[in-house]
Amino acid sequence: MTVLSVNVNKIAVLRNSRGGAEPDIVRAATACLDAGAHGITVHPRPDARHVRADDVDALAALTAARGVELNLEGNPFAPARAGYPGFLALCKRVRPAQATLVPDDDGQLTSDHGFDFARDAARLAPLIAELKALGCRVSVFADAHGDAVQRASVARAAEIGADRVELYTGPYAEAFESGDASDVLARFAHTARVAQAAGLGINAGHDLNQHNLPGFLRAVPGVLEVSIGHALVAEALYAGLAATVGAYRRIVDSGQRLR
Ligand SMILES: CC(=O)[C@@H](O)[C@H](O)COP(=O)(O)O
Ligand SMILES: NCC(=O)COP(=O)(O)O
Repeated sequence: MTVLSVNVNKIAVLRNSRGGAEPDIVRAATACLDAGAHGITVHPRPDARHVRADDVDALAALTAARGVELNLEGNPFAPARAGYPGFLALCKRVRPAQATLVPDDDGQLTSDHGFDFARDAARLAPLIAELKALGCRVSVFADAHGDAVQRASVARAAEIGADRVELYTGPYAEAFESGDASDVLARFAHTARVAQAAGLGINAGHDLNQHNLPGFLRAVPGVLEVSIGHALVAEALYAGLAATVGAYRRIVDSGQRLR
């Protein structure tokens, strides 16, 4: 079974653009869970442009109360700064059911690559051990679209103690948009098999949407979790705008009748 974890980063982006409390991230996450989402994902960045540390606390309380997974994503090597205690410190504070390690740099617009396991394995291993001692399942962000050597390197994630890999699906989404994703999908399916043979579970995420997700799940067997945020929030706007504009029309129309 594939579970759906909704990434609510973009709700926070909208809220932060005005500096107030709306849209309320806990209310939005609650609506996602009420609608059937299996869990909530957030990826706080050191510059606090998305969710902030206090949002992580609030969402940890919500997910604990609802008995669902909080998937906390972040770069474990990014230093702490004012307002951001660092990824490990946040994990110690809220003990997410799943910690997903992502190698995104500070200035990056969004996540755009997985770990280079040949280079990063030695420094990831003690962090993974620490997170597992906290009780977190540990997933590491991994590329799946490269050459055979790169695809085989995903097995290193098992050697350093990870439970799962999250396959970075951005390149698949891009290929899907260009009209022919078959080669890229074959690479993802191969990487997933290598990872599964090494004992790793498969998560997937980045730029998945209602159009490209069905083909991905058909081609890549045994995906345990997808985390989806950007497109899902955009689609929710399209789905909700008609009802909301209708509600406002009823208000302004009834106001006119009273005059
Ligand atoms: C690891 C990953 O792919 C997501 O966490 C993604 O980065 C979320 O999107 P934003 O960076 O736009 O919040
Ligand atoms: N791990 C991927 C994620 O949480 C959401 O990515 P996106 O759907 O916002 O691109």
